[in-house]
Amino acid sequence: MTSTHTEPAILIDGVTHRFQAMDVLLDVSLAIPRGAMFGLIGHNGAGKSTLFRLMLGLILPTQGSVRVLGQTTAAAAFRQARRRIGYLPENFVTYDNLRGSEVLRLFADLKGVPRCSCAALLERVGLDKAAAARPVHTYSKGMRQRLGLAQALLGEPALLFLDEPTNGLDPRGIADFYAILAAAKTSGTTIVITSHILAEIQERVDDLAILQAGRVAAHGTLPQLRAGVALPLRIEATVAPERHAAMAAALAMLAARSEDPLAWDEAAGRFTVRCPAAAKMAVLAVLVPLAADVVVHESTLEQVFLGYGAKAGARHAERV
Ligand SMILES: Nc1ncnc2c1ncn2[C@@H]1O[C@H](COP(=O)(O)OP(=O)(O)OP(=O)(O)O)[C@@H](O)[C@H]1O
Repeated sequence: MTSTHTEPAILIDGVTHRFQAMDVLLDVSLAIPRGAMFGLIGHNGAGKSTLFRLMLGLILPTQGSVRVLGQTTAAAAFRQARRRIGYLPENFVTYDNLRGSEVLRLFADLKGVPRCSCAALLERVGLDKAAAARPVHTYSKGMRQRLGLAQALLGEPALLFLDEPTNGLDPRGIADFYAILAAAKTSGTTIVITSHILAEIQERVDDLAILQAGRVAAHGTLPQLRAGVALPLRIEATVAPERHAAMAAALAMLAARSEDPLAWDEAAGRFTVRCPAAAKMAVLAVLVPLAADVVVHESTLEQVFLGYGAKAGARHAERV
């Protein structure tokens, strides 16, 4: 059954997936809005690739439903919707003896996309004419990934799935990769990406889901995920020597009247304060008048991810 264009790009409802009596995904529900860059993160074996395969319609859920671009993946007609989807698998394997340009033309034929779009696409991913004319077995890891991205972008897909696409790329390659994705997003493409390099995706995705042992442990924007684990903030203030005593006294006074736990230390003219996020403004009000500089360090996605892991561990310990 198809539906209106107001439906999210992807709607996963109560999905459980079982491989040989093992529940690999358990009651997963997610909505991914059209035009979003969505990050799916989780430990090894959490079920990310399985969820990708379900969203691509390559496998069907044991229970629940997956709707993509307004259509259930279980419908025969989903084969048509697949033409509007690009996919870069975790390990992009192709015919190494063919030239880059030949590989892309082959994928264009398979996808029913005109071959004439290939040259511009190779340029767009940073493979120039000389590179495109070389056999793929002479390519670096970065060039292979660029070719993989080019095949995923064939036909200007409405939806792009990228499974750990920047593994093994150097910083320049990673920046180029995300610049191409940002351009695709600007033209309306919905992007779903997995990565173990959390620092890399934390500034780039709109929304995230954390998968843990097949379940959605958390889902939302990075600030929403941060709120769910309540990690302390770290605030650093550079303070001139003649103001050290005043700063220490002001912090002691704040700690005495605050209900929030507040800890600080001082070394080489720098005060480091640790406090709950809710106390941020009260701490800044004390630091700013006395400091030469103040830097607020929000918890990183990696710390948030590990925080949810610790929460799950604590729940598990409570049950046993
Ligand atoms: N075809 C299959 N048959 C049996 N078990 C499978 C199959 N595919 C995946 N699994 C199992 O499902 C679980 C989830 O695997 P999946 O590849 O989805 O995890 P992942 O989150 O993508 O892991 P990684 O980060 O290591 O790529 C693992 O325990 C895996 O062994």
